[in-house]
Amino acid sequence: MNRLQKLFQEKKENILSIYFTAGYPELDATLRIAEKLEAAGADFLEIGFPYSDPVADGPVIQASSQRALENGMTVKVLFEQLKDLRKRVNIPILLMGYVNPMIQYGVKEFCTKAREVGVDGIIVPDLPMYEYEELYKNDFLDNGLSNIFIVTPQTSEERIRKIDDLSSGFIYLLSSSATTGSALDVSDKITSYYERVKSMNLKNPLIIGFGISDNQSFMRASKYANGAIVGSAFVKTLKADGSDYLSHIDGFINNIRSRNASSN
Ligand SMILES: O=P(O)(O)OC[C@@H](O)[C@@H](O)c1c[nH]c2ccccc12
Repeated sequence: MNRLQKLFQEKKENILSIYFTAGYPELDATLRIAEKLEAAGADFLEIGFPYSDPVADGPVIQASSQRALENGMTVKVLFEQLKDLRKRVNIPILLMGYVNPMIQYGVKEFCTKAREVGVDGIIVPDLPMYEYEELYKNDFLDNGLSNIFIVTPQTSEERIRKIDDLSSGFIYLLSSSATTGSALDVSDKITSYYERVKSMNLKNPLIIGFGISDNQSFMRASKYANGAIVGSAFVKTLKADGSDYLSHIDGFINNIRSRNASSN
């Protein structure tokens, strides 16, 4: 069992995951941000490896990706940084990115390396399900990695069942079909989509993402799922503008959890 599966066994609600882009705002920020997030109370992390054409991402994450590339971040550099990961961070870690850089690195090598450094799962939004099944499934499974699939309001029930069969971590429920960082959709249509998926009694836990930015949206998502992922709102707080970007992390997490800093 990997750390992610263990987390979901132990914790069933209000699970908070934070996404950030590796190499942003500074090349060597990755582990420092991860440590801070763990200390502040994040339950698991999603670390993005940058790519020049991040089609599912909105302006904030796109800009962070661009900057990370300019800073010199690559898959190779990231794995080098993650060598010390498990000396410093205990919570589950997912890598998130597009299939192209993975193929360039070699998917098998990517998965082997991910396990070596202590990664628990991977999210690849543009990897088609049949390609995963036909080509890469064993690379993931042999290395104990959870492949995280994404469900949108348009995904059919049949496909959701198939995804549930193939998943061994959680299912990522997108709160909309837009890009990352858009405003949270709170329409009845979205609510009934969450309820529809919830009532399917899937074996995998559900985590909602896209547009979660504060305590209100986090609590709302947590009503329909086991927890939520926050990306753009967090990335926005990280700026290498002379101020210490690490110092904003506690406050950000406390705000999402709606605790005051002293009750940490
Ligand atoms: O940025 P938002 O709206 O908080 O959404 C989460 C998101 O950032 C993270 O999970 C993510 C970043 N890039 C993605 C691409 C596809 C799916 C998910 C993601």
